[in-house]
Amino acid sequence: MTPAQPTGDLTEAPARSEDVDPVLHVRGLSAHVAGQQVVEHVDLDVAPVGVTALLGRNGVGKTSTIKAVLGLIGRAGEVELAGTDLVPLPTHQIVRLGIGYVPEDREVFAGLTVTDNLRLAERRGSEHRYDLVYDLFPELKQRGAQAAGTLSGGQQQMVSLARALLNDNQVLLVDEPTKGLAPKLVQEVSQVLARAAQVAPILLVEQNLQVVRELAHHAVVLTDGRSVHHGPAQEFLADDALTQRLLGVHGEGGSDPTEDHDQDRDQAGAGHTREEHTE
Ligand SMILES: Nc1ncnc2c1ncn2[C@@H]1O[C@H](COP(=O)(O)OP(=O)(O)OP(=O)(O)O)[C@@H](O)[C@H]1O
Repeated sequence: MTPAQPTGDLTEAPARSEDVDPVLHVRGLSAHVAGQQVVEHVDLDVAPVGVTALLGRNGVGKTSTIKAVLGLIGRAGEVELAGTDLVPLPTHQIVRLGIGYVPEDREVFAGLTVTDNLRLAERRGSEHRYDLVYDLFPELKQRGAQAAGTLSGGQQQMVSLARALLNDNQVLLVDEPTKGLAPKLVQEVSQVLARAAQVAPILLVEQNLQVVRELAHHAVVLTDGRSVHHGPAQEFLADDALTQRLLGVHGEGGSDPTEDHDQDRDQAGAGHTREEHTE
C-alpha cells in the first residue's frame, strides 16, 4: 500500500526514512535519571526532510529520549548528527552543532519582550535568520515589544519555535507543542509546525494523532523505554489494531485538532502494556 501523504504542505519528504541518510541517527540508546533507567533501548532515524513523529503512551520515555540526544541526562548508545558522534559531547557543544530544542513547557522568558526572547536565543557562530523567522511568523514582529508572558499559549509556542529556527539548525526536537492548548490553538500550532518543517527536519513528540496525521511522514513508537515500531506515519495511523495496541487509541479515529483532544491524551495514557520488540 502506498502511504497517504500528510495533509500539511510538506511535499518533498521521502516516504521511507530508510531511503535517505538520516540527519539524526540513534541506535541502542539508553538513559537514566536519578539512578533510574528511563530509556532502555531506542533506535530511531530522523529523515533530513519533513517530520518524524516520536509516539507512545504517557511515561514511555519520549521526553527522556529527546533529553538523552541533547546530553541533558546521562546516556549510552549511538547518537550521531549528520555523522558526528554526539555521545562524548556536552550539551552546549551538541546544540552548537545544529540542534534546536523546543521543550515541552516552551520556556519563554515571560518578563522579557518577544524581541529579547529571540535575541537571547542567538547562537554565536550561527547566522541569525530574522528575515526567515519574521516571514514565517509575522505576528512576532508586530508583537516584538510585548512581554512574552502576556502572549497566548499558541503565540508562546511560536516564540519557542522561532528561537529554534533563528539559528542555522540541522534538526529541531519539538516536545509536545500542543499540550495544554485550547483546541483552536492546536490547529494554529500545527500550521506553525508545518511551516517550520519546510525549513528544518523535525523530531516531533505529539499526543494529538490528528496533528501527527497532518504533519508526520515517519513514525517511531516507544513502549516502556524501547522503540517497538518504525515506519511511514500514515501507514501506522491507518492500522487501527496497531495504534490501539501501542498507543491505546484508534489511529483513524484520532481527534480533529479543532476539537478538544484531552480524550486522546487520556486514552493514550491509560496503561503501560509491556511490548516486546516485534515490529
Ligand atoms: N526527573 C525524573 N526523576 C525520576 N523519574 C523520571 C524523571 N523524569 C522522567 N522520569 C520517569 O521516566 C519515565 C519516562 O518519562 P518521560 O517524561 O521521558 O516519558 P514521556 O513518554 O515523555 O511521557 P509524557 O507523555 O507523560 O510526557 C517515566 O516513568 C517518568 O516517571
